Amino acid sequence: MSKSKALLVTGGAGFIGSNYVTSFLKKYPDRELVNLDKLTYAGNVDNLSAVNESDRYHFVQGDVADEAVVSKLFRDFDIEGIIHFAAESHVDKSILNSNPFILTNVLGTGVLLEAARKDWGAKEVLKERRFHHISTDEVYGSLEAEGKFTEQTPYNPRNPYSATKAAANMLVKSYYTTYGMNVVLSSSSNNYGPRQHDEKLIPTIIRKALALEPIPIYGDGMNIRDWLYVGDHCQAIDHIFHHGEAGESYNVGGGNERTNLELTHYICDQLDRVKPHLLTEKTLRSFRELITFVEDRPGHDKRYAVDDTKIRRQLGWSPQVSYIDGLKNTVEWYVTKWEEVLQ
Ligand SMILES: Cc1cn([C@H]2C[C@H](O)[C@@H](COP(=O)(O)OP(=O)(O)O[C@H]3O[C@H](CO)[C@@H](O)[C@H](O)[C@H]3O)O2)c(=O)[nH]c1=O
Repeated sequence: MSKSKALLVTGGAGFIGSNYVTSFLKKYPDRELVNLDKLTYAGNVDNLSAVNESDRYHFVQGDVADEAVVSKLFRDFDIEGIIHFAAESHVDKSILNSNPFILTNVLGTGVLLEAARKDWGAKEVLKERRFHHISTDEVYGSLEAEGKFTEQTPYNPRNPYSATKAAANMLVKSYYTTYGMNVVLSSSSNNYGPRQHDEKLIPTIIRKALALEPIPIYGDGMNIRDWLYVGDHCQAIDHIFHHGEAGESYNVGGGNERTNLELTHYICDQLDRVKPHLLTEKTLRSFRELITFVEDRPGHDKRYAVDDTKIRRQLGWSPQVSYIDGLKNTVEWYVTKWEEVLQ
């Protein structure tokens, strides 16, 4: 029996991965997808409820750094391309222990590249089949008030997480220069939207506010992030995977730079409108009163901002979801999730 041709997605049970898997299977009704995910604390098969039953979707639980698991995948499927999302992604966790980050983000990327090189090399399709590495704007380091990172900005990662992502990027690029593998890389700014893990800033704000607990803001809250709606990021990935130039990197930004405090105020104000009766329980006038400044993250990057002219000009992508609509959807999604938990 001939093997199914399938796109391999790693880390497809995570936040960005699950949003991509769902959109891919909807957009391409004739294509199959295999999702390799270890199901760490950050992955959840419920994130894939829209596709779990599809016969074009194949789930494999396993570690991207496990050579046996990865080479079996190449034996079981005819892998037509790879989008590599799987990563340990939380900066605070990497500061406490970098080992899982080195294993998954660096070794895992290396294992995947090697397996693809061998399989695609033997089939003489190394220059045709695509390897897309999903990376982050954090590889470029930290900005002060002015300027933006371009694709030419030298890497200057400043925490263990971003150091492992920069290392993985270099490894991916080396497979292009050494073997001519058809790689592309993308570096996006901070994502937000449904299904993000609770550990990240926006889910933390909403979860803490709804529980009427202190909302922890690191340092003075003046660090700046650029917020990109996850659905827009998935569309960018689809453009880059299918139409990006081999060996190239693409920055993907949201064009929504906010200080952490501005963002927190905005979400609190939305919750004031959506959940006013909760405030009376603690005789609060606004969820803003729960904001609590806590000890800063060590080496906290001040500001990230990417210049994404290249993807806009070359591939015609631009974000479609406004900050207002994106945050409205996101707040509604978390409020519904919270209400289900309480039931
Ligand atoms: C969890 C948490 C975070 N923060 C601050 C730290 C940051 O300045 C900002 C956002 O924090 P996080 O949600 O952890 O995200 P950040 O460190 O920017 O990194 C995210 O964005 C990156 C892309 O820029 C991704 O590569 C990372 O995987 C992703 O985690 O909020 C707080 O003030 N309080 C909190 O409780």
